[in-house]
Amino acid sequence: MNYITEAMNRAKLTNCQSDITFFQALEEVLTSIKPVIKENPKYLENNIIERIIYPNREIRFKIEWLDDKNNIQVNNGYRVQFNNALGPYKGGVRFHPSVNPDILKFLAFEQIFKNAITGLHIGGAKGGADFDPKGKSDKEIMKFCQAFMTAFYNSIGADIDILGGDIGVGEREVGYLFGQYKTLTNSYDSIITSKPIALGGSKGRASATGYGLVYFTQTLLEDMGETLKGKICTISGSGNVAIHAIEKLYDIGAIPVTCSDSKGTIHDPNGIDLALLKQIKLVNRASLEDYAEERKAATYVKREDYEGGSYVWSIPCFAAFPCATQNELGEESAQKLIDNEIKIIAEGANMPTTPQGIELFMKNKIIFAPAKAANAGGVAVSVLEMSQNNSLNYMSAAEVDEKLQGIMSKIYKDIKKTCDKYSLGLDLASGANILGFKRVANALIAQGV
Ligand SMILES: NC(=O)C1=CN([C@@H]2O[C@H](COP(=O)(O)OP(=O)(O)OC[C@H]3O[C@@H](n4cnc5c(N)ncnc54)[C@H](O)[C@@H]3O)[C@@H](O)[C@H]2O)C=CC1
Ligand SMILES: O=C(O)CCC(=O)C(=O)O
Repeated sequence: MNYITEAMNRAKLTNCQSDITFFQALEEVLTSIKPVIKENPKYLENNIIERIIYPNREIRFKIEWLDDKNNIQVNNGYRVQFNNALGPYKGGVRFHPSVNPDILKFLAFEQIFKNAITGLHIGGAKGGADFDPKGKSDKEIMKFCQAFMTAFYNSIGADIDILGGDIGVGEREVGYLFGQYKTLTNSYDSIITSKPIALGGSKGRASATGYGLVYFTQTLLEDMGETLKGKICTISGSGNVAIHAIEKLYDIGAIPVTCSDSKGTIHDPNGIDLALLKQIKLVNRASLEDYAEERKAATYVKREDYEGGSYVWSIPCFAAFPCATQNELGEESAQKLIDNEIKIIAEGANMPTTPQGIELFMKNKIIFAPAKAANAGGVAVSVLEMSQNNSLNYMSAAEVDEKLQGIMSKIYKDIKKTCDKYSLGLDLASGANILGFKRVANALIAQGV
């Protein structure tokens, strides 16, 4: 079947040749949907592949803002509104110096299928800026967020495109972004989620991605007669997703022993001190080096002092949760995890495992829970936030948590059913891609051309 090669070649001609990360995401999805295409000629007749691989709109804008010394700073801002067949565009905003059109196109593309897998009516988008929040004062963060929104607010709306959080964008930034939208439009429309509770945010949104990741993993393991209880778990990252995954792992009796940031890794063999981690990352906004100074039992390994991937993946464990960033777990790290007899990988970050890493896990029959399913709890609770904002009917934390558990369990069941239908065994990544693809493709056919 050469439609994949043809579609990839056309995409490469039309998109930018340097869209390496986007093509990686594209190839993974197109390869895994082969059985559906074979079974349903309507998808090729309706030219679904081509209609799905080009973003509807890519917006690029300039952000000018004043730093604390009154110097004028300039950053690039982007929003990729990729596909809105299933509902209004929905996806996070990332502030990180590595942000560029390729990274956002990959994230927006993944978001289409992730959002479809939740069964909720939302399309896929992602945005961000090449702004580095590190070392910026609170006032500078506020000014940058205000300038970002000012440059771009007329492209979004509560029924058009709803923003959310991602790397470098948490409650603080979302609050400033929302505040500026309100000032500019005189409306309280739900144009962004992950808002502080004081501004109509949902209880349980901050913890939803990390908690959802653990719920999904537990459901999957229980189906196989296994459990995370009492098991050593390794986690990368130390942001929103990582911290809440660690919190929920403790709740269910697992032992999370690592975390990391862009400078290095902590291994705390008796279990991560969560209160200390929260203090360092959420309050002080400091480096993990401070953790090692406080906890003498922990080992700290600087990134530059470790060769061969991240030190996190050299620690023996039952389950590994990559929760930092894309392509953080490559072939070498995957081999180390396999040599240490890992049982399951569950992706908290978006596309953290490289294609070579995934291939090794598959070959060695390691259970692999793909990001599109495993981290979908965040965006699902964002939809609960939108629904609470629109109905003015707010849920308790317990109600949100119950709904989140139900959503994660349904996602697993739907993927498992898809795997069974297409004889995919435990290839949950392909099952997830097929499930998401079919929902989007059917909506595209239903809406006409
Ligand atoms: N916040 C959310 O609700 C969701 C986030 N995600 C994904 O989860 C991942 C983490 O996002 P958040 O926790 O929200 O962001 P965050 O900004 O709260 O934390 C990011 C963490 O990753 C670390 N990090 C960044 N680059 C790194 C690198 N090159 N090496 C090692 N560590 C690095 C940072 O030090 C930080 O600890 C991202 O891939 C994001 O796209 C996925 C679904 C929802
Ligand atoms: O809640 C949102 O819209 C952001 C979620 C997100 O960006 C993601 O799922 O990667």
